[in-house]
Amino acid sequence: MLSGHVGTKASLGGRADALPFSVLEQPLAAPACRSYCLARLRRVCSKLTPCHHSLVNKGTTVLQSLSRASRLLAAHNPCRASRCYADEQANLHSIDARHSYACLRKAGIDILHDPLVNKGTAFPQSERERLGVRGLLPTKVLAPEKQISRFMEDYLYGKDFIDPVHVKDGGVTKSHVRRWKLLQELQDRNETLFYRVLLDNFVEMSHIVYTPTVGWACLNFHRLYRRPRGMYFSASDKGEMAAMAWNWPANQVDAIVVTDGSRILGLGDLGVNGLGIPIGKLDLYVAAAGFNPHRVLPVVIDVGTDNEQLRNDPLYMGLAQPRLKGPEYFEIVDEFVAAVMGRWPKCVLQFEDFNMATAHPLLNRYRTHHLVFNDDIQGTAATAVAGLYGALAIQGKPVKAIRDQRICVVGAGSAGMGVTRMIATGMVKQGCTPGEAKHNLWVSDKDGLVTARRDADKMSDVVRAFARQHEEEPEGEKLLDTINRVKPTALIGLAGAGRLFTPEILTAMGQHNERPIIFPMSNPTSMMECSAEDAQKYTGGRAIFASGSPQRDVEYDGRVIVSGQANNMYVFPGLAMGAHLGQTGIITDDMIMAAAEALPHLVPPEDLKRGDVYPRLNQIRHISIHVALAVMKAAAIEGRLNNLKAARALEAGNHVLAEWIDGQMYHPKYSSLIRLPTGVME
Ligand SMILES: NC(=O)C1=CN([C@@H]2O[C@H](COP(=O)(O)OP(=O)(O)OC[C@H]3O[C@@H](n4cnc5c(N)ncnc54)[C@H](O)[C@@H]3O)[C@@H](O)[C@H]2O)C=CC1
Ligand SMILES: CC(=O)C(=O)O
Ligand SMILES: [Mg+2]
Repeated sequence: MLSGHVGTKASLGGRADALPFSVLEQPLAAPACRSYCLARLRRVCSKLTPCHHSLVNKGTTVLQSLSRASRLLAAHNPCRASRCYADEQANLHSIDARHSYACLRKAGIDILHDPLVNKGTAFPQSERERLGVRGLLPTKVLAPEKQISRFMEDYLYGKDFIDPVHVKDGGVTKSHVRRWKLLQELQDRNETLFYRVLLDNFVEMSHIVYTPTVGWACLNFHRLYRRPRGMYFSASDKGEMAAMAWNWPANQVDAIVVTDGSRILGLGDLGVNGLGIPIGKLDLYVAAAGFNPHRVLPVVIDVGTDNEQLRNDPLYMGLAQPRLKGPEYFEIVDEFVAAVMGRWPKCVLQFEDFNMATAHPLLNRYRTHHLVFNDDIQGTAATAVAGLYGALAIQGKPVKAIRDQRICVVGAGSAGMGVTRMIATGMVKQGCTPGEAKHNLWVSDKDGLVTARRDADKMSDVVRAFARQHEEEPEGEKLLDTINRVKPTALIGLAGAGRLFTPEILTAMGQHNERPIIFPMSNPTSMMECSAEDAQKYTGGRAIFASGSPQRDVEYDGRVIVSGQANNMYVFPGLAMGAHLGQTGIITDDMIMAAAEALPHLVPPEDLKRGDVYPRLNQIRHISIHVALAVMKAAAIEGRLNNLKAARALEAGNHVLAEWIDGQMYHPKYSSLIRLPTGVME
């Protein structure tokens, strides 16, 4: 017991007046550690029910209240007590990736069929002996490097890596499809090797496991389905979800990505086929941010689908009913969240590809209580803002020049409005008033420019906040007219409706700006607002360009102009890692803004000269560490850095924290396998 720090009312979020920190177990003097104390106290207090608050208010000591709260929480969270039982039941392995060993209860052929521990032909003789796989594999032991080159030979199949394809080609070629299947098969048999090749070839393979190819995989998921991966929680599981969560074989889950399949990339409602997206996102969690593949869980919530073609397809594997809406829908999602947070209270929950009717309401429902974020709203926003800062740097302008930009955002859905809000926040941070920030932003949707004169039932509150107010601004104005009238410096596309940035629009952007900023961010390639080639062609090679799906660099007038990739993959892996390692309790706007502000620092001057607004993707681990670090620092300032080890590392300096983060990451290499005899506890 110990330190004498006393928290202020403000620092405790006004929840508990001047609580003595002596209730915490350790004397912690340094600011980061103090932030840790504050964070813990706040976190525990946030779990108290109104009845507990009244106990605190009535003068019951905080210590008593906290311990009572923790006993109550423990009663609701039986994970720890049941852990050994579950291990026994599931015949599981636990893997210590950092110390490179794994404990197994299985043996023989079961090991070869378990992709989490299988090494295939790389099992050394000693392990073949002790794990009972001798004779089940060809005699020769292959070194991992040999396994990789064998796989890559097949993967490349006599060709070089494929270029990002042109938007006119529709985005996905037969080569993409073949490679997607090869990678899937590898993941299903040997995850270590899968992540090793993915990390080593991240730039090329992210086109395959992620956009654009993952879009094709989702469209065809019901035909491609072979093996179980992830979990399905459906409307018919109502009342059972807490128990179902225990069917997942891992006792520790650090990250869940969940979709309800209602808006998959720009491909619309794909129902349970949407599970391909959480799978692809989590592949990036592991490769890009070092999440442990044994502790990530892709999920689809099946509440039906409004995609009639899919519903009527005999191969469709979800509930063949129209989507649930309203209170019934929210009850299902509430139950799912309670189920997974009940079993894994420390996990980060990422909402992905929910349609605009539910994305914002769901985020607002959980964001103040749980470690959740919506990637399309928040990850995309941070990515777009980082790209704008990069574009300003290319023009030799400082960050504060954001407040002078005039920006058109096309698409007023979850992504478009997330981006609009965060740009406004960035402008305000750089000295604008909120009114001035709104004045610099024009939002259009499928009905044209959004103004205050639009019918109230045709826009949500989030959109209304950015509706144009001036009488002379025509409601529903066409994009080209808006561009010629307001002469925006930047044009951002998040409509998922294909080539809205026509040659006329691109030409106008080129006429109004020396360096027009053009970000067609919709996915997959077939839904992008324009190609890199067209952006450069119609602006005379002056566009600062970045797109949601990859595009090849453009040769124009003897120069090579980089085509950046404005995709939230720059943000969500590092953001989730920072929140998970810091155990920040919730994910705040300041943490997301910190991620956005961190990225431009990683673009070297020579890349800015080539027109690149983002860091190089072959540095993805470094990028994610940098983002995670920024997120944890922002969390510490807000008193939310709950992990003492992280707080201490931060206290010692940025480089120590960066090294510590790196040390927590999973590195895809084979671990020694230890078979636990019956009766031995892990
Ligand atoms: N690059 C990235 O990191 C990200 C890209 N996206 C992409 O953004 C797109 C939209 O995503 P959400 O906002 O979640 O979808 P959403 O369904 O919530 O919103 C779509 C918006 O686009 C508007 N729209 C549709 N047709 C239009 C047209 N012809 N002209 C102008 N506006 C039109 C709709 O009115 C709506 O406001 C998708 O293609 C998605 O893949 C989303 C998240 C991240
Ligand atoms: C990248 C992404 O999250 C999307 O297109 O929805
Ligand atoms: Mg998405």
